[in-house]
Amino acid sequence: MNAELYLSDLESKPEALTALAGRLRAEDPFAGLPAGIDRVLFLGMGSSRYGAGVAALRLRAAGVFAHAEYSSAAASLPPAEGTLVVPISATGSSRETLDAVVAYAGGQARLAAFTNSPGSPLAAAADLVVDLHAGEERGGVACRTFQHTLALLLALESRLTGRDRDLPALLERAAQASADLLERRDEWLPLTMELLDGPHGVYTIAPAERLSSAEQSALMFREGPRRPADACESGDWSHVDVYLTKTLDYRALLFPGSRYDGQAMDWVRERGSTVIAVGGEVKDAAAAIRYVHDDDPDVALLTETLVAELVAAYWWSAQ
Ligand SMILES: O=P(O)(O)OC[C@H]1O[C@](O)(CO)[C@@H](O)[C@@H]1O
Repeated sequence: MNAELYLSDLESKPEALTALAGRLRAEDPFAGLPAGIDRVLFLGMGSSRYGAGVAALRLRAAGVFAHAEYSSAAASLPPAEGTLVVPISATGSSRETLDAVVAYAGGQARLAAFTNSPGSPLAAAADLVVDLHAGEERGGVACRTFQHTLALLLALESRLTGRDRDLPALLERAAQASADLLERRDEWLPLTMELLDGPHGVYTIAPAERLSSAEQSALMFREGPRRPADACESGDWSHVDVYLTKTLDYRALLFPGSRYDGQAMDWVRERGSTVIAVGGEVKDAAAAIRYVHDDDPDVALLTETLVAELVAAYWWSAQ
């Protein structure tokens, strides 16, 4: 893994996402999907599972049975007709995900693999391969593949729910939002790095609908600069992370949008913790990082991890 190459992977996010938008205008990655799907099982590890958790929640809210499982679970839904199994693996070679698909390959369920490596063993085991088209991540850290996984999960959602939306236009707005954060980083990054640089690690908080943002952000702080970091859901925060604020110098990135943000911020105020809001103004936050189109929750879902990814990249390269 390499910090400088990771930073250049981040810098190419807008270009790669714009190119994906163009592809989705020209071709339907799910053209080969069979009809009659009535339940969806996502499988993945690390960042490849984070996006799946959000995708499954969104599908359930639209009335489609969907679940995201750790590939490493000993067993999950039994194979059955009408089940679409979606293993997600950027490399297409994570041992746990390859093992998990064995229970489904060649059976009644259909397998649609999301991967950035169409020549991988995972792709070979699938009925349908959905190429992430994220390009090579030369830094060795999943970042563009995370963003493209979310984009293609939104495409799958449109396909399964029949929701008529202009997904390429959404991806273009997310590319603009990413470019805006990158271009204006001198305005927000130094203060953010300073405020998050505490003795007890970094915490990340997001609503259930965007929990992947908190999870991926915490992973980036661990994987690059190897700092202690953990993610928490915004409502759950008052039942979980609140216990850290009394004894630790608690410093967090908050991705706002939960109806329980205010409840958490009451504790933050009382305990003198440090919270930085990303993509919106939050009362008593130490700072707010804004970017174009940040009022659209789907743009936020696709974009907001870039804040943590850039902090992680600069901390890492300073080591
Ligand atoms: O998507 P893959 O290739 O299965 O990798 C799963 C996870 O493992 C990692 O490669 C780290 O080991 C992460 O980047 C990723 O989140």
